Amino acid sequence: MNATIKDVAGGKPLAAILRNATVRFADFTAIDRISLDIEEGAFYSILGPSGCGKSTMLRLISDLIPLADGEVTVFGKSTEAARLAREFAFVFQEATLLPWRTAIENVCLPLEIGRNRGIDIPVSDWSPTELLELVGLKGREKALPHELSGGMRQRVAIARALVCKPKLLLMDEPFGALDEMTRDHMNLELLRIWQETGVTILFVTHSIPEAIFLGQKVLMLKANPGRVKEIVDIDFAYPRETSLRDTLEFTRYSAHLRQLLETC
Ligand SMILES: Nc1ncnc2c1ncn2[C@@H]1O[C@H](COP(=O)(O)OP(=O)(O)OP(=O)(O)O)[C@@H](O)[C@H]1O
Repeated sequence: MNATIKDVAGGKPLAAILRNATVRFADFTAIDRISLDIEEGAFYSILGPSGCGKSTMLRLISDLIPLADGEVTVFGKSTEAARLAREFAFVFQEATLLPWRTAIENVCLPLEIGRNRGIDIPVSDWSPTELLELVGLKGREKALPHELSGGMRQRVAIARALVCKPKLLLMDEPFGALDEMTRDHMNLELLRIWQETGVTILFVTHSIPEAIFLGQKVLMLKANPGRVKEIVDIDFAYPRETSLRDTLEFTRYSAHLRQLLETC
């Protein structure tokens, strides 16, 4: 697939394109012929039963696992070329910070690695200090990971993910280990960061309310093998307030997605 396929979907540039993308582990098909256009700047939540291939899809896009069949491009490039160009960054459930480095030193790590390897990597328009401010950690630059709460550590991980100016953020249950209040707060913060940076986000979650609250679209996958069951447009304007979760419309989306999940 060549770079010209980038400009499709009603003239909108695309961040990622999957065409009949298939992933196999030995003779087990984890993802089966998934086709998808992810518009640049979009926020997709990804839901589905355990084992349906949510993480596999993110790992495929991020070049961590190979494609068995089909095609995947990221900003018009192969996944390998996109990885080398630092087009995307990954945020995992665990913040995976280096415990002996301060918050700011953890944020700077990808830049240092690039420099040490002599790689010319993109650098965010925000300085590492500004990125920590963006994620709400102004004044905590010198804190060590053990001095920060779980939510704060995850904020550092998000700042670190943004330091190489990725155009795509792949987030695999990033708030799954947080308590409900912190998670709600992080949801608001993430939407703010998304709007301020314009980054495209693919966000895997097990939480239906979280998926609805965050996403412009919810991608529901089904299992055995992993396929797209439905893409649900979430027609709420941004910025979104926490009180949105109490509305009738929110409950309707919730009921629809729950029903889809039960029949996956
Ligand atoms: N490295 C691997 N080797 C073999 N099978 C794998 C490997 N990675 C994933 N799988 C299998 O592929 C399927 C999809 O796994 P994946 O982790 O993508 O699911 P998921 O939807 O993210 O699940 P969960 O919601 O439980 O995190 C599962 O059946 C899993 O056992």
